Amino acid sequence: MTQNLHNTILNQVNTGVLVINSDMEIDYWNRFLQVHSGRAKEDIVGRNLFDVFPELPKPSLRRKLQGVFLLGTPTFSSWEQRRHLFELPHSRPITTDSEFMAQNCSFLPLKDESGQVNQVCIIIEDATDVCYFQSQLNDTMAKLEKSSRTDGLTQIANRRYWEERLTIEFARCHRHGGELSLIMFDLDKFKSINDIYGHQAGDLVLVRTAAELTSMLRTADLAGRYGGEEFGIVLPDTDLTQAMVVAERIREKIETTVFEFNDKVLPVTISLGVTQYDSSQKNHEKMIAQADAALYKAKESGRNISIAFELE
Ligand SMILES: Nc1nc2c(ncn2[C@@H]2O[C@H](COP(=O)(O)OP(=O)(O)OP(=O)(O)O)[C@@H](O)[C@H]2O)c(=O)[nH]1
Repeated sequence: MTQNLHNTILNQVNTGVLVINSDMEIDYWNRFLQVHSGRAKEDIVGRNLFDVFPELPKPSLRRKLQGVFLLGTPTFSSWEQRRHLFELPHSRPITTDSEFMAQNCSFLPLKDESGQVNQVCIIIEDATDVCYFQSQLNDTMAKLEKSSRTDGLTQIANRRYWEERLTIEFARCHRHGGELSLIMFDLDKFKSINDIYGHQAGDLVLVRTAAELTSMLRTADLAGRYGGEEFGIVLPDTDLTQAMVVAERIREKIETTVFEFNDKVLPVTISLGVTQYDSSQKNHEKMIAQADAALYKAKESGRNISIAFELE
């Protein structure tokens, strides 16, 4: 009666139940496992666990099981440590990144009357849903994190994130020394582009400029949209001479790029101000102010030019 009751329950639960003996032979295999593996208990019971499941991580699992036999204490393997132990297909209709069921496995010692552990019960819980939702959540968090750093129009760093990075680079130079340069640039007569060709044309120029810029920089450099039509570039490990070379390269690239909108070629140039880190600067804002002052000079000098900041 009791045995029947146990069997009924074990075959009804929505969990895999498998019992092995100290020779690693399978003594019990419940209905959940039959359904999910497509293998009847007649084909499984009496066979060695590692022969039936060659995919199991033999050395580590053997050690785990031997520990349960010897110490008589339960142990656990979660899907977060190892996504699955047994290659059992899952029944989730939505595709996940694995064809196998994610699992939480518990290893429970089964003792005889003398208190000797002669079997271990392995309980396999299907954690595919939790695992799936967790990975969805991680993806969403990563997207949110990226969008909080990105300018919606140009898809480069937004001002907050860009300035944060400049602050970090500035602090690094302050502490450890080294080179750091900053380029600030602004589109020339951008108001006229908006006024003559429309706001959409203006937006296209901003997007294209950001894309050209990104393609020209090293991975360590960081371009960001500082304001409406003003951009900044942080150049770590770069002195003023090198930064001026970069600035001129960008200026020439924008000057020679054909910006087309509704079959019309838009006149696009930029003016740039460049400065480098020196220990007399109090903070990163001083660097921005210096690069801005040089940019202002570039505008005054007729635009489409790069100017390096000089102390008066
Ligand atoms: N299309 C578009 N225009 C913008 C955006 N942000 C700022 N602007 C425009 O950029 C223009 C900036 O104009 P000004 O500051 O007068 O400068 P400018 O015409 O570029 O002249 P200079 O800088 O002196 O060469 C303004 O007309 C703003 O409306 C944007 O996201 N999209």
